[in-house]
Amino acid sequence: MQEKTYDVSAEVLARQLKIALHGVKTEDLDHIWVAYEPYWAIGVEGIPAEPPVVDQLHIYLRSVLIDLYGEKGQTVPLLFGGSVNINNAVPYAKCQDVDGLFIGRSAWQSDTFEAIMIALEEAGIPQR
Ligand SMILES: O=C[C@H](O)COP(=O)(O)O
Repeated sequence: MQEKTYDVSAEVLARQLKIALHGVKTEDLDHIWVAYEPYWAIGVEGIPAEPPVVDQLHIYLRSVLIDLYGEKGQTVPLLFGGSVNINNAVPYAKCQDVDGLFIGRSAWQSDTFEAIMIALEEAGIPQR
């Protein structure tokens, strides 16, 4: 929780992303997807992130990818996860640089997962 409290998530993210992609060449990027899940948002004790925070952090993640790989960094799918549910899935999915959702508990039951899929479809968010 300290990272969220002290607003250093962006710096931590950049460091983690650069370490995770160390050695990954531009020509390998077609095989890479990046999932971002703030640890404080994951699981039963997790606190769902506010969509504007997700929006800003994903824009930042995209900028790090572009710093690392130039325009090719635009093509890496960025997924968001951590307490995704029927109330926040659409706002998260509408964020500029959120290309998909990483769904945990809400995918454990078919009815809650289906409700999210329907909400995304009704919001006009393309599914693939
Ligand atoms: O695998 C899923 C993620 O770790 C998020 O899980 P959650 O949606 O239950 O918080």
